[in-house]
Amino acid sequence: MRFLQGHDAPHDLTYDDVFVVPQRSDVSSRFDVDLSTVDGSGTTIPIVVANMTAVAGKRMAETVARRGGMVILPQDLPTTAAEESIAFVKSRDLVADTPVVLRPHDSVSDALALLPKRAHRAVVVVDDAGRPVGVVTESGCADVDRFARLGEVLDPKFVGLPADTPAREVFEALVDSHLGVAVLTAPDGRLAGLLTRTGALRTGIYTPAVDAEGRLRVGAAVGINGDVAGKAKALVAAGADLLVIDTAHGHQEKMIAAVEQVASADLGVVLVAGNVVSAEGTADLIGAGANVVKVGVGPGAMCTTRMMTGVGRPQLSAVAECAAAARELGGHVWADGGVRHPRDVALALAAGASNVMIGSWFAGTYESPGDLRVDSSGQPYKESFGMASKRAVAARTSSDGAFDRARKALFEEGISTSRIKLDPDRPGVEDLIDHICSGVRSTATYTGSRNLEELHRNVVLGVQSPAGFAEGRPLPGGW
Ligand SMILES: NC(=O)C1=CN([C@@H]2O[C@H](COP(=O)(O)OP(=O)(O)OC[C@H]3O[C@@H](n4cnc5c(N)ncnc54)[C@H](OP(=O)(O)O)[C@@H]3O)[C@@H](O)[C@H]2O)C=CC1
Ligand SMILES: Nc1nc2c(ncn2[C@@H]2O[C@H](COP(=O)(O)O)[C@@H](O)[C@H]2O)c(=O)[nH]1
Ligand SMILES: [K+]
Repeated sequence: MRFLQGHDAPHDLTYDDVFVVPQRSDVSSRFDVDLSTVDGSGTTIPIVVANMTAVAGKRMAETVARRGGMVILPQDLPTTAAEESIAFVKSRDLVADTPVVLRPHDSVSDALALLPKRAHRAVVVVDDAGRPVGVVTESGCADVDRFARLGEVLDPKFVGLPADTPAREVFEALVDSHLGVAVLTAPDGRLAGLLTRTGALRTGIYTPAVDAEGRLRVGAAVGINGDVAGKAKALVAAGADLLVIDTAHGHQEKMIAAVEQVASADLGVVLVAGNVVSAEGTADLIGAGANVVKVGVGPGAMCTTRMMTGVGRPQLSAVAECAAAARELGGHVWADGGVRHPRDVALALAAGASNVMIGSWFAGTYESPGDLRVDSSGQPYKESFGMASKRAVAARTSSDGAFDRARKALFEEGISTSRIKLDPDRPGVEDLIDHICSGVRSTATYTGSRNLEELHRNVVLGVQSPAGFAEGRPLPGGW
């Protein structure tokens, strides 16, 4: 990445401050762009989901890994819960989505409670032997009593196909039948999974992020307090493919010691550590044994650090400086926080990040762990909160004594409640992934880049005024 002549800013920059200059390109299709990363994380698209309790659960992990990204399970998850989540992700199919399953004697209200948990928004009703007997959708529940049994409301005319049916055939069968989901079955007739039309389409576009045994990948975070190496070992033993050692101020002695301990345990997984925003911080963490350094202090949507402390750094400059330092040492960086548009992901990659971490944006999806709520205007939303908020600190310190809990609650650097709306056009995390990847693929072709390394090398940036940024915004309502 370089700046247009005369565009070197005298101050640090963030994503909104810059634009990408288009260049002569010989990349003729956006599908010719390879979005896989070279940082050892195994992602085939450069998207990592932040280790935030309101964002990163097992449904998110399964869904994102199937499209080639990776979820980092939060450090506040008890080790046994993390082990269960990892086992769940590892047992998921690489193509079919996990169905929501109920029995004929379950009620309509049971189905309505579970429908928003998955973007496919269907419940499969199975018999005693686990064979599908019908599908229930929201429209099927519209005018019926909530206590009615699913056996009475299910639609028995569903598209049922063997689990090994090629995705294109599944797509065509759904188009022919005008139905949204195909029910996939194992050779013994038992339910094996679900595939939507877009799911079938995505199967041909994305490559799942898988481990050496061909199972979906998932990462896990640890903090810097307590037995860090012990927890790291337990998570890797449970199957975590990557570890993130995460704290607000990553450039501190306790962090460096934690990274050294985990690195010396030689667990055989990529080690990510952060957060920092300087070349010195990056070099110290790589020196301690980190393979990847997580960059970003204060850009996060739930984060109040800059307002509380004045500490932080505009994210584009932070990523560019840390990425340059990491490259000199054979390491990598992840850009963490502040991503609100596909362009932000493209710019972080241009600045040299090997993956981009997204939290709050993905909180507003069916796959995030919280319950779907509807506000007074009928808008669906999910609740999110920061990991340094009073709410998160209270949960993290619940086993401490009252005095210690009160002491820790004094330091609050995050929002405790925020409503993240579901985008009506992109309510599922895969819709957002499609949106981001299409933007990044397009940035690559505009700059003549076939992969992320070329994107980083080729991008020429200019610095723009707030009016320049505003000009780029669409105006769906006119002006
Ligand atoms: N990227 C960002 O901008 C930020 C991210 N976060 C996220 O919040 C979560 C919780 O992180 P964290 O608050 O570090 O909690 P941790 O539980 O990881 O503990 C942090 C440890 O570092 C010590 N510490 C010293 N100085 C600081 C400081 N300025 N800020 C925070 N801790 C400090 C704390 O001691 P003591 O409590 O005694 O001071 C404590 O022992 C993480 O997921 C982190 O990524 C939080 C803030 C900023
Ligand atoms: N200062 C704080 N930073 C936080 C908190 N919770 C999370 N984070 C950071 O934000 C990113 C995600 O950014 P987003 O814009 O995509 O939401 C996350 O990875 C953390 O680094 C917090 O309470 N305070
Ligand atoms: K912020």
